[in-house]
Amino acid sequence: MLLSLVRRSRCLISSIGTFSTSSTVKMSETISLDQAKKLAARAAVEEWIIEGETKIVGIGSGSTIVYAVERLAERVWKDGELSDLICVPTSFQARSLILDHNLNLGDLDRYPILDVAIDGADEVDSRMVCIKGGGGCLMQEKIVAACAKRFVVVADYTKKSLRLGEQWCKGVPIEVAPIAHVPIKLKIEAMFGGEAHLRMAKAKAGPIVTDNGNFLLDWKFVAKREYDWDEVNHAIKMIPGVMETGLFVGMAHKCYFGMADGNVKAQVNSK
Ligand SMILES: O=C(CO)[C@H](O)[C@H](O)COP(=O)(O)O
Repeated sequence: MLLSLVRRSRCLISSIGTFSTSSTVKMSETISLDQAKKLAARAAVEEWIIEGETKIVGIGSGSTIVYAVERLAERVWKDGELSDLICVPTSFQARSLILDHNLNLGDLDRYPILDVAIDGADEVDSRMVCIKGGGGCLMQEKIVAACAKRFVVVADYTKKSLRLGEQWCKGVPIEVAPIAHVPIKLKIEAMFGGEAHLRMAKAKAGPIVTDNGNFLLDWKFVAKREYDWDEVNHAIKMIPGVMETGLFVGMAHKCYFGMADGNVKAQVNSK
């Protein structure tokens, strides 16, 4: 009941920009969201990073993955485990996290096959299709995930949905070549409806530039429409100038959700 109220208010709050009486909900949400992220991240590290077995791990981007890296560092520096573990980053942020925690930094040139990649998500639906790229790192995240034997997602309870768009109202991020952002926007809107907006920077004039020197479109799809996400993902990728989409279809093997009640709920893709 409370969870669905929080869910509904999140979309309402973001769609009505001036609606600010939600501060009570937001304050209590922030505290428990951080705890929920931490629970999920630590659960994934315990299950997937095995002393003497796991050699190479992909490190995702965002706020939840910070807790996973902290736990990895604890295991290396306090528990004396995993001294040979190689961490492959998915972004500038992930690279900095690895270095700041004195973990072994790797790359795909030397380590093209990873045991597991752990990453956050913006939304995960009942079939474990994920929207990623809220933090703008989707391209490297997808490359690293695709190089891993297992892709594991860590998230708080607000990311868990039955259908995409139920929770995450900012659309599907799409990384594009700067010269093509207008034609790509128009093509996506004509093919699948909705609206695609160029993501603007907050502390810089003009658009956000990704770690790869590209722009981002946030495609606000029609939430009520039934999409075949695999088909949508493939069709958008075929538009010249599209580098990558934030749709991760059939990639996640297991998702850990830190829940509001302090439990961790896991969702597994049996395929
Ligand atoms: O895809 C991502 C960045 O591009 C992040 O993994 C995603 O936005 C989730 O972030 P957070 O853990 O902060 O909720």
